[in-house]
Amino acid sequence: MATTLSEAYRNHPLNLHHIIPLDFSSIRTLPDSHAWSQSNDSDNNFSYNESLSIPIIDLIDPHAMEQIGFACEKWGVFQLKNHGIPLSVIEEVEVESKKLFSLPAEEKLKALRSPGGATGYGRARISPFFPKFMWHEGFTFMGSSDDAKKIWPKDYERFCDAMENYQNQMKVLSEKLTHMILTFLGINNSSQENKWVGSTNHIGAIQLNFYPCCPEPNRAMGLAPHTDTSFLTILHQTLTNGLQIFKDGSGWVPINPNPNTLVVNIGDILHIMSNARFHCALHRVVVNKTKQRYSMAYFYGPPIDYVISPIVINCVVPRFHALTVKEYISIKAKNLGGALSLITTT
Ligand SMILES: C=C1C[C@]23C[C@@]1(O)CC[C@H]2[C@@]12CCC[C@@](C)(C(=O)O1)[C@H]2[C@@H]3C(=O)O
Ligand SMILES: O=C(O)CCC(=O)C(=O)O
Ligand SMILES: [Fe+2]
Repeated sequence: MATTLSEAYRNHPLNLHHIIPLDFSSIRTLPDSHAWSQSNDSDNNFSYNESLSIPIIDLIDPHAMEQIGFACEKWGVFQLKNHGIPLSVIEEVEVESKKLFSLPAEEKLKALRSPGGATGYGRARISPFFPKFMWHEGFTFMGSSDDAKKIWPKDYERFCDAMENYQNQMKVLSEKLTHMILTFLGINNSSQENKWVGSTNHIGAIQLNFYPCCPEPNRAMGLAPHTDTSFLTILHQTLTNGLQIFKDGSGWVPINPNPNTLVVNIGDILHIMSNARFHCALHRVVVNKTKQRYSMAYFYGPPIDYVISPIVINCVVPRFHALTVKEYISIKAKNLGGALSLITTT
């Protein structure tokens, strides 16, 4: 890959040396540094209603493409079954992730992400936009064994093999979904918008997330509200609830784990390319008093020098200015949720 994600982050260093408390498991009362002023308790009284359930789509259904397209328009997120990822690949990455996060803090900090870097252990990139810390630890993997070697100099292979297998499987699934989505949007497989799909010149990153048990979950935040920057994100979550997406008029809607089902959500890049026809779902994670939670996200998208522009036909007015992935990452690094409105044409 000639141009990498690290290159895009280099100009937006992030001070990571604030993972407080360093050992979540020993904390009995919520430290002020992690106490969010607004309790998320009141948002949690969501009452189930059929029209507010996130669609579950069967990838081998002959109508899967239309169902995916409609889910992207209405929700920006869907659950996927019969996705073809072997259970053993998912289980391995879960085992290795649990092994990583259960290490003492000083071991994990050996792989602390550097301020301008893209991979390694640390807090979420969105952290500086919020006044309080999140009840969360993360680890980003992008194909290299360097970070794992810092933690396990002689014994890194099992971890890296699990990540690589997961990444390879997720890439294939992402390509399949991308072809379906672009076809739904009326783009043919050989057109310019499709060139990066299936090539080695793409961005593919794994983010391992860990949400320890929290003494006061209603005053804490696992992962603050955000949209993903990706074209699409595929997420495996363990069996603890916590993920929620924001739906106008309804508030925070849970996406509770379903066995053998992955969560797919639309990121900013596809939102722009679809000329805002597809929703990019604002989502967050709430934490739990007695259950730990893990999730493994795969972010997929075009390379950083790719020009993102709305795909419009006939006289439809593009709602966003064209810009490279790198330029968008740079705008988002400074403005987070305000990034999309800064590139609108009106
Ligand atoms: C490819 C990526 C997407 C991500 C930034 C990253 O380089 C790796 C971490 C990803 C993550 C995970 C938690 C939420 C998020 C907004 C963040 O702070 O780090 C996403 C980033 C993103 O979508 O921009
Ligand atoms: O943990 C989750 O369920 C969501 C994680 C997430 O939103 C992310 O990694 O971007
Ligand atoms: Fe996310």
